[in-house]
Amino acid sequence: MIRRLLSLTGGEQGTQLRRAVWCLGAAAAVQGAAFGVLLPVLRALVSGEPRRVWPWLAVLAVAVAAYALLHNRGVVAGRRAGYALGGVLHERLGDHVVTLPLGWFTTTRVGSLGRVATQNVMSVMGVPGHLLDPLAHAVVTPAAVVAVLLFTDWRMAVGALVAAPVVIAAHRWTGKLVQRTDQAADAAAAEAGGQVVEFARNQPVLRAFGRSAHGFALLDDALVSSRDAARRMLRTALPGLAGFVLAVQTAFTALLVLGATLAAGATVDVPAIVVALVLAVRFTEPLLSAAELGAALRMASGSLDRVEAVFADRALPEPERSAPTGPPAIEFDRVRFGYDDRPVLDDVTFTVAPGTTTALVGVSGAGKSTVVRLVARFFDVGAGAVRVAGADVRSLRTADLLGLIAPVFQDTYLFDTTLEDNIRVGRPDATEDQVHEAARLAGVTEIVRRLPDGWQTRVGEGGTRLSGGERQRVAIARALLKDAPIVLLDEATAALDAENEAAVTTALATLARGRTLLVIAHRLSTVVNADQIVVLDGGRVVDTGTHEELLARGGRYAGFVAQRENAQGWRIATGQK
Ligand SMILES: Nc1ncnc2c1ncn2[C@@H]1O[C@H](COP(=O)(O)OP(=O)(O)OP(=O)(O)O)[C@@H](O)[C@H]1O
Repeated sequence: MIRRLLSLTGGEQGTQLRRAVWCLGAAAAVQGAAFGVLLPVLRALVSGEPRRVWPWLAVLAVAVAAYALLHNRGVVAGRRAGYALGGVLHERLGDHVVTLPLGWFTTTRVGSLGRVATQNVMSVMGVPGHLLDPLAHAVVTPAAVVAVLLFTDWRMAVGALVAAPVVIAAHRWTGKLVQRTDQAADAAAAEAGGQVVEFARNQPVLRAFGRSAHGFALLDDALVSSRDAARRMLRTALPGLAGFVLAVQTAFTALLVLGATLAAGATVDVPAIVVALVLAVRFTEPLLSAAELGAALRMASGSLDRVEAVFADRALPEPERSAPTGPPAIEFDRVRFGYDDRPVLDDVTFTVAPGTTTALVGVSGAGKSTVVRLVARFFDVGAGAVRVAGADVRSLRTADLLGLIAPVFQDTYLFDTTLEDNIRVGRPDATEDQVHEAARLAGVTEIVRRLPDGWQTRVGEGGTRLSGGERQRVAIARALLKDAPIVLLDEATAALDAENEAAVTTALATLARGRTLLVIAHRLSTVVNADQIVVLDGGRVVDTGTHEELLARGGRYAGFVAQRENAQGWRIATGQK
């Protein structure tokens, strides 16, 4: 475990960790040795010459002082190493996560990353911070005691040595029993925790459909599984824990009996037997805490596994230098792609000419979002190639590729800061005038006028103070400010009121001017006005052309248009979509 921690840290933190290990190990050994000095102290006291006790008391005092010093330094170094480890792990997680492809960031992964960065890192920090000290006492002190017993009475030392394998075997057995059920209990508890969060997050939906806590089957099931797993763990672990305590106590009793027998036979003097018995207590006491420490260590080791699993996820390979790029076209060349080996796109080929707009249409699940994600290299294709500005996306460095692209996705995330700062995300070094101009073109200025503190109004976590249409206008302003030659757009499916609809249409028209647009289109006006429409079905391109061409050919596109017209007809009649 320490070796694994050392491999994750380096330099200063590694030195602190090593110092903690050495100091606490030495402190525990000195403590064991200090008990050995008890023998000459006792012998001097019963010898009738109490003056002989002083030198030994001086030795004892030195040992106690050395213990206090080493222990203190070890504990401080351990705490420091713990905090430093937390800092290093957070920093490394941050550095690593930014290299991961965008496709890595699914809701599940982001959720578990949250657990890794908090619970798991805390648990790993606890190893040098809190576990090392009792661990050193549980392992080194009994070993030192046996060494001292060798000098006070070798027969008791042999007795303790014979007991050691029994105790170790019992410890291993308990560990295995607990480990088997521990992981299942951990996973069930994590699942239950996730479901509680899900349950809280989805209260509006659940309440709208009249579902109480008891009606939310997923949460019920997760809680029942968690409780069952915890019970199973207790049932399996209890005999092991009881067996371990029994083994330690038996070893202790055997040592007591051995000591008493030796004393009764007068083969050892009274001070030696008193010291031996004190040592027997010191031998067994820390061992008893070993079971608990074992469980804590296993938990920390599981946490470390999860931290290492994040580090094991690799960034997509990048070239040293980006290939040269040309005009901002997008090309899909016989692209095949699947998530987890499940084919999603098959033989997808189309080209978006520079400065033109291509609308992707198709039923839900046809693969439209996947196509857009492949342009931004969320994932690498299974076969074929995606080219942006004439270069295979795999031959461009991530920063260069993303520099060419401005995304306007549906789930636009707004930070809980001012509107101005949120737009500035598009180009951090933009002047105030540039930000305001982008905002004007995207129709954000109207929103600003309504807000209580104007530009300085905070938009709430995730932009909760803005409507869906308003959030999309902010996203368009960001894209305008970034001024990238290619825009990837996932049009809002959410209902837009008349004001938002008009504002978004105008903003999109501005955005499209002079740029290459690939848009997942939901609004009929966007589709009709596109230079090219690509119809996807079941992960294949089934038709390509302009609105008139496709309509003339009939087929799936005609069905799509009829369906949209119906939807919009209903919208016009009722005043909402
Ligand atoms: N991250 C993912 N992991 C696994 N499967 C995925 C993932 N994202 C999408 N899929 C699957 O890939 C297929 C295509 O999904 P995609 O989101 O590209 O379709 P879409 O046409 O954009 O659908 P919608 O209009 O509903 O967003 C679907 O079957 C979907 O379940």
